[in-house]
Amino acid sequence: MADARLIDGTAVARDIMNRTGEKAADFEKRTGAKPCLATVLVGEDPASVTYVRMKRNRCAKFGIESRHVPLPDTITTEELVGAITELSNDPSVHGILLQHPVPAHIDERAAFDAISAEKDVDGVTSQSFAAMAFGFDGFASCTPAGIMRLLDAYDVDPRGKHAVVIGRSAILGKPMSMLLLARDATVTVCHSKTTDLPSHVRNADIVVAAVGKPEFVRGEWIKPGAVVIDAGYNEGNVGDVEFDAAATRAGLITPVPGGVGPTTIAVLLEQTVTAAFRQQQIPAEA
Ligand SMILES: Nc1nc2c(c(=O)[nH]1)N[C@@H](CN(C=O)c1ccc(C(=O)N[C@@H](CCC(=O)O)C(=O)O)cc1)CN2
Repeated sequence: MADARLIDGTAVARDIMNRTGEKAADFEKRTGAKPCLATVLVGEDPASVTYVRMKRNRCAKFGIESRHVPLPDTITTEELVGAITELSNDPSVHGILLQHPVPAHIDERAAFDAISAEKDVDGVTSQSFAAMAFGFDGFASCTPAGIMRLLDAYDVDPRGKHAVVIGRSAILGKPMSMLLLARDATVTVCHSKTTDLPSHVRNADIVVAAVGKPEFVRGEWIKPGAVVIDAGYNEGNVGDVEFDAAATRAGLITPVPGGVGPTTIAVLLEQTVTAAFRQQQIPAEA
């Protein structure tokens, strides 16, 4: 089997961002204000600080205001819910991002669910998850939605394919399985208690690795010609897939960096601008 074709997430994200930048400029022309994303960061975890900085830099580049809300890691769940509720009630804020993970003593679900549905541009609330599962209108979780954009950009139609999602987190594995199911894939969700993971992966036409363990998915497990999506962000920009070995068997594969990451941020900004138009009740032009 020849080496896999690389999925260029940076190029897909650039297209999304260019269109989003035009829409943000249009919003500003019509309303006199930029679309605004509030970024809430609890504590100073270095990776989270970097991701929030990346998101804010991208906002600045494409005409979106970002309002940063740094909070100490001693904050209580009640105080965090209070701060997010304030942002939910502030008409000058169109989208809210709470950077994950929050410190262990905080009830992250309660904090996510304090984000009002119309400002949940990161797609993390229970309401957004239900909308995703039932196919109602709502904002999708950014990483899974970005992965669907990658599949579409490379003409990968999930219909009838066997997709194996490795990981069942609330912001990645679970919503990913919902989006693939909505596009008629047959979905298997694997996790830490799955017995014989390699046999599941060996049967997969599409593999989405979202485990958070460097090079956990071995290249030899990959079915020849499969589409391999690596959604892992591990220290040192290493993904969850053993890339070199997987690339000798896969048909298409995402690199780390330059695969899933850039589309995660592009979808976040796109949804922020969509939220701004909806809150002002202005129909956004295509
Ligand atoms: N509230 C959320 N928290 C987290 C999310 C999320 O979608 N919402 N996802 C991850 C981390 N993440 C965004 O927050 C993220 C990580 C990495 C990238 C990215 O573009 N990485 C680049 C490489 C970066 C570099 O050069 O250092 C790449 O892959 O090309 C984007 C977003 C956890 N938390």
